[in-house]
Amino acid sequence: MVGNWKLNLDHLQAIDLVQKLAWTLADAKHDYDLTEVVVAPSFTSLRSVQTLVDGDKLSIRYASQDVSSHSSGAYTGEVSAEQLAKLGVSYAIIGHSERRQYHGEAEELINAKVAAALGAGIAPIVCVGESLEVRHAKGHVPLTLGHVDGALAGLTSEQASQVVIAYEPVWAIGTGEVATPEDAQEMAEAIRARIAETFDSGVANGMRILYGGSVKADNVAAIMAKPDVDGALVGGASLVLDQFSAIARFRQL
Ligand SMILES: O=C[C@H](O)COP(=O)(O)O
Repeated sequence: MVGNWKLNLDHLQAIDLVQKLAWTLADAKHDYDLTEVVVAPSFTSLRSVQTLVDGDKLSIRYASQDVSSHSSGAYTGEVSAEQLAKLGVSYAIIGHSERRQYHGEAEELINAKVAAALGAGIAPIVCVGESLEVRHAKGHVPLTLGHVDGALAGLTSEQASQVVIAYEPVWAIGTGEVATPEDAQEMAEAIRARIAETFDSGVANGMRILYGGSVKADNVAAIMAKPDVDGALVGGASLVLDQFSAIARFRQL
C-alpha cells in the first residue's frame, strides 16, 4: 500500500504523520510482511523520514515521487537515484500521470528513469493508465499496454522483476470517480499477460500490480479482492491518518 502525498506536507508534518501511522499500525499489530506500507513524501521530507524510520526502527518504507534519469552533472533541480538510495529510499514513483500531464514526460524519459532507479537499487513504481477520452473511445487497453512497453523497454527479466506497476486511470485520480473493481482487474490482468509475453511467466506472476484512483477505506477491500490487483497507490486518502491506516489494514475491514 503506497501513499503518494504529492505536493503536500512540510518535513515536520511528514514526520508527524509517519510517527502516528506507525503507532496506529503497531496498536493494530500490523503484519508488514503481509502488507507492505510505503509513503512517498516530497523530496524535502525524505531525510527527516529516514531519520525517524532508522531511529525508531520502523517497518514503514518510503518512496520518492520522481527521480532523475541522470546520475550527476549540470542538471539543475534534478535529484538522482544514487542520492535517493543514500537516503534509504526503497521505491521511486515514475511516470505519474501528473508528471506526464504537467511536465511533458513521455515513454523515452520514463524508460530512462526506470533504468536509473534500477541501477541504484531502487524499485520503480511505474504509473500507467488512460484519460477519460481514451476510455470513452475504448482505447484504454492498447494505450496502457503501450505505457508498460515503453517504460520497461530494454530491461532484462531480472530487472523487470524489481518493477511495480500502478494502473491509474487518469479520470479516477482525485475525482472521487473510482474505476470499478472489474475495471481494475481487467487492466491488471492485461498488464500481467503483457509482462508474461515480454519477459516470462515467472516475472509476470511475481510482479506487483497496484490500482490507483480515489482509493479510500470504504472501497479498498473490494478492489483488493480482485486476483490481479496486489495493492493500491493512494493519493488524497493517504494524507488522512484514519483513512490510510485503515487502507493498510484492508484485510481486517
Ligand atoms: O498517486 C496516486 C493517485 O494519483 C491517486 O490519487 P487519489 O487517490 O487522490 O485519486
